[in-house]
Amino acid sequence: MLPLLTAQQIREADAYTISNEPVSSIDLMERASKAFVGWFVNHYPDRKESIAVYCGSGNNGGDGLAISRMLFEHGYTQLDVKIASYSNRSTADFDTNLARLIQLAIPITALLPGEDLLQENAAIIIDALLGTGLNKALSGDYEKLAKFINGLSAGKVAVDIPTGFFADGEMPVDAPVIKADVVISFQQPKINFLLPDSAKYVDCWQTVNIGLSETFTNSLDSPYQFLEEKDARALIKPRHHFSNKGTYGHAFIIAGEAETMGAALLSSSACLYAGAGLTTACIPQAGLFALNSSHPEIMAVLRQDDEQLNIEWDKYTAVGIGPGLGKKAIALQLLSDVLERFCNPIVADADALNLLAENPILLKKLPAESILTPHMKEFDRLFGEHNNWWQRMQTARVKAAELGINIVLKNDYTLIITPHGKVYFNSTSNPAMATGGMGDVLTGIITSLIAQKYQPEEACLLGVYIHGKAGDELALPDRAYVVTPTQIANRLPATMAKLLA
Ligand SMILES: NC(=O)C1=CN([C@@H]2O[C@H](COP(=O)(O)OP(=O)(O)OC[C@H]3O[C@@H](n4cnc5c(N)ncnc54)[C@H](OP(=O)(O)O)[C@@H]3O)[C@@H](O)[C@H]2O)[C@H](O)CC1
Ligand SMILES: [K+]
Repeated sequence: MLPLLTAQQIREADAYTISNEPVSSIDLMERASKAFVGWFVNHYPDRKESIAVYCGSGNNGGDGLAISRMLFEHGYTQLDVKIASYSNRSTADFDTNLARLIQLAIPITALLPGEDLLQENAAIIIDALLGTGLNKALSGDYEKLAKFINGLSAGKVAVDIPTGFFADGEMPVDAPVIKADVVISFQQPKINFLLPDSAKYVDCWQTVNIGLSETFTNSLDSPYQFLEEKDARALIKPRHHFSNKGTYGHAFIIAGEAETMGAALLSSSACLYAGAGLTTACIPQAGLFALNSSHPEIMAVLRQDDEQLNIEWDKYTAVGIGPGLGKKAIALQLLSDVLERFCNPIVADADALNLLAENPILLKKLPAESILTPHMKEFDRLFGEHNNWWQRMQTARVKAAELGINIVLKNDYTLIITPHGKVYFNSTSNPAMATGGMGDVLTGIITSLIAQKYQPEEACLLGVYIHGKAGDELALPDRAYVVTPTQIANRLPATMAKLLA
């Protein structure tokens, strides 16, 4: 896992790397700036491109000065450096890079407090004003400058973090932030890049490695971790000869009403394709033909609305409940039965979550390590409204620990929150997957993995990863505009096999 650090921890990592590598801070800045320029020259190769570099007087600004010098040395001829001289303080590394820059024939203009901002005609703006040293929302001259830059049609590339954007913690609503087309961030994404509140400020981000000490960053045991391919490869279990359907468990998917059989088919088929040895779907009588004609491999337990079901719970190694289930009495009865009679962790999604929200007493009956898979609205119905995602994430951590459960909070970078305080951000999935039914598929996958004896946390991590990875494999090569949940489910065997290759 890639540990995700707060701004404070990044400063600590800087200091540790400087003293232990060792490397001087000016050389670490040189390394960071060089990494940025390495990306920049590949994406903006035209040396005649007009570029304005806006620099603060801290180390983010120091980066900007070093970047300007390096671009000049790479043959960029239309450079223009603007220094926001709004503070009488500057860092030593900023001063060193300013002394180096003034040796070169690059125009340098000081932006003075209260001064009107001149016309800016550059095609590209490099934002090196403020970085992770931001300690409050922009105001005064900086706010004016940010709004001026946002009003320009130029392309905008932010150094490390868009000026005015908080690396972590609650973003003040409507904080003035320079909206970057791309952010080149040092070492790893900032935590807030991965939460939806960043969407209006950060179109896309890339990271460049600057060699911060991994010994140190790992030693921080950050609660926030980025789930990547190598982690999924470490989790997935190879299949061996002489294994049989019994080896891979028996999953029970309780889903669907007559008019929402699609959710039952999507969740149970995903369970099948993710490798459960046996899959049984608990569906309304009316859905049997649809099930048999689409997936003869999936067995059925049929529900009649007015009939008490006698389910042999011991037959099953995993239960997933909720997709398309509705909230009628029979659904609540089934949920109560599961909580009474099934001792292993369950997966609760969709209508099961809504029923839990309406009957919170049932939350305490969830078997340990059970998994809730809410999207934002389902989460807030369960645990209350939130003003922003940072707050929502902290509530999820508290509730997961309090209830001893895992919470899969679905989003672009789906969050997996464990009862032990960890928050894993998933690195796969893409906007082509924004289609109804994706949650049903995810429920089926996670239930399937639990049936196959993955630990609940592992099932969440691997399940969320392969769900998004299948979507990436389907969408990205041909830049498909949309991929469907059915395509995702069908893709799973190949996606999982590739992780073992
Ligand atoms: N390991 C790394 O990632 C490296 C990152 N580098 C770069 O360093 C910056 C962080 O630099 P830092 O000097 O800590 O801070 P900034 O440049 O972001 O900010 C400078 C000072 O600005 C003041 N400040 C803070 N908030 C505001 C605000 N809202 N309005 C005005 N001014 C503000 C604050 O000073 P005070 O005196 O006001 O407290 C900041 O200190 C990082 O982003 C990278 O770009 C290194 O180059 C290499 C390693
Ligand atoms: K910046």
